[in-house]
Amino acid sequence: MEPTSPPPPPQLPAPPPPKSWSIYTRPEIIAKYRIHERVGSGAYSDVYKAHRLSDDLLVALKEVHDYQSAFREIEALRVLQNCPNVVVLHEYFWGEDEDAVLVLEFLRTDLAAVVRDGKKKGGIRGGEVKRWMMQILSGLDACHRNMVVHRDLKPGNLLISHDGILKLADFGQARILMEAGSIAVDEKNTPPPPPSGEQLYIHHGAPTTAVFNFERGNWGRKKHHRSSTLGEEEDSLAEMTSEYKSRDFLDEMEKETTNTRDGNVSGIATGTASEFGDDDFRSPYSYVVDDVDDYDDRPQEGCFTSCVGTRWFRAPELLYGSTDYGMEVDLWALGCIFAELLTLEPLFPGGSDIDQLGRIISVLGNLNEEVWPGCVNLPDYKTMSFGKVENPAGLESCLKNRSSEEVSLVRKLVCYDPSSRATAMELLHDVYFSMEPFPVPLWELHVPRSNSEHDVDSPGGWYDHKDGFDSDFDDFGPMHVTETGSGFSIRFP
Ligand SMILES: Nc1ncnc2c1ncn2[C@@H]1O[C@H](COP(=O)(O)OP(=O)(O)OP(=O)(O)O)[C@@H](O)[C@H]1O
Repeated sequence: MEPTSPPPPPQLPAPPPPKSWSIYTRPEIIAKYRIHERVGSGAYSDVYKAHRLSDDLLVALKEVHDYQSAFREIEALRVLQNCPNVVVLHEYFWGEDEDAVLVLEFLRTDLAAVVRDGKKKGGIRGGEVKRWMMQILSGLDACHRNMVVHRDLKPGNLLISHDGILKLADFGQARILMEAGSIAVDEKNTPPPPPSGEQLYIHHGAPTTAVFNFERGNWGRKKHHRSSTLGEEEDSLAEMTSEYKSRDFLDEMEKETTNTRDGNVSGIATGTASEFGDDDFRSPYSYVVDDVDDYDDRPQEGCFTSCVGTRWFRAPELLYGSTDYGMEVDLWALGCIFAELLTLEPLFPGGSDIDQLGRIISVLGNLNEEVWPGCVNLPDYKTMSFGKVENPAGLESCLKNRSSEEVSLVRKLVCYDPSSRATAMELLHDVYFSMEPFPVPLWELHVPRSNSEHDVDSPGGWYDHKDGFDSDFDDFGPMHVTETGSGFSIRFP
C-alpha cells in the first residue's frame, strides 16, 4: 500500500481581537482608521497608533476612560487649535456608553526621553536646551493667552515630533479660566453622526456649544458661558444635561463622576494621618484626581481642587491645599522642568506630598509672610508646621555648575509667591535666550527614537522613582515628622 501523506496541518484561526481593547470593535472608528498597537497609557487613557484610511495620515487615538478628563481635554484643545506648540486634535468620537476617543496628531517621543538620552550621552548641549525651553514657553504662552491652565505640566506631557517640534499635550486636567475669545464651531469638521439614533456628540467652542441631537437629526447650539468662575461653567453643563435628560448621557456621566469623587482627596488639605497613605490612590507617580469642588454646592463655586498635576511639579500653593490658584501653578512646574533639563535630575523628587513640601522648604527656606504675603491664609498653612530652616540650601545647590543666567531663569519660576513668577512671554524675552550658545535650529536637535523605549536601568532617573517611593515616612530624608492632634509637625535636624 502506498504510504499516505499526512494531512496538512490545520490552519490556525486568526487571533480574535483583544477583547478588552474595545476600540478595535467600534464601527465608527474602524470605518475611518486602521488601528495598530497601543503606544501608551495613562491614569485615564489608552493611546493607539493608527492610520487614517482616507489619506494614510499617522494619528494617535486616545481612548479616555474618564468623562471629566475627556471633556476638559477636548474643550482645551479646541480653544488651542492652530497653536504650533500644542498637540493637534483632528476630531473626536463620543457616544453613549462609550469612552471618548480623541484623534490626535501622532508624536513619537517626549521630553522625558530627551532627558534620559541626555543622561546616557553625558548631557544636552546648551543650544539644544534653549530650543526645547523656547518651544515649551511658546506653547505655554499660547495656553495662558487663551486662559487655559494646563495643571499637569511635566516632561512626559511635552511630546515631540520626529522633526523636533515640541507640543504641549495631555490636557485632561486643564481648565479654562474665562472666556477665551470666539472660536468658531466648524460643524463640517465634526465627527459624522453614528448610525444609532441614541447618541450625542458635543462640540465645544466659546461662546457656544454645538450639540448634535440624534432624535431631531440636527445640530443645536447651547450658549456656553465660559467664565472665571467654575460655578458658571458648571451651570452650562447643568443646562445641557437638563435639556437632554431623557437621553441621560451627560447625566449619567456626571453622576458617575460625582459618585466616584473623593471629598477628602486633598490629603494635605485635611491633614489626617490616613490621608497621607491615600495620597496616591490612582498612581504613585501621576497625581490625577477629580475636581472635588467642581460638583459641590454653591459655597464652593469658583474654587479648584488643590490635587492636580504630578507631585514633583506641584506648586507650593497646591501642596498647602489652595483652591484659589491660577496659571502660576504651570509656571512653577515649568521651573521644575527647566531645572531638570539643565541637570538631568528631577528638582524636587518628593516621595509624598509632605516630603515634597519638605524638599522645597529645605531649598527655598520656610514659607512665611516675608516671602509670600498672605501665605498664612493658605488652607493648610496652620495644619502643618515645619521646623525653622536656618540655612536653606538655595536653588544654586540644585543647579551646580550651571551659569548665573540659568539659575536666575529657574529662580524666576521656582519662587513661593505666585505673583512673583515670570510669565511665559516675559521669559521668552529673557536675556538667557539671546546669549551664546544660541538656541539651535530645530533640525539640529537630537530627537530620541521613541518614548516607549524607557531605559529602566538608568540610575537615579525619572522612572526609578515611579514605584515604591511613596507615602513612606522612612523615605523622607533629613526631617522628622510627628503627628499632632490637628495635623503634622515636621522638624529638620
Ligand atoms: N499624540 C500622541 N502621539 C503619540 N503618543 C501619544 C500621544 N498622546 C499620548 N501618547 C502616549 O500615551 C501616553 C498617555 O497619554 P496621556 O499622558 O495623554 O494620557 P493620560 O491618561 O492623560 O496620562 P497621565 O496619567 O500622564 O495623565 C503618553 O505618555 C504617550 O506615551
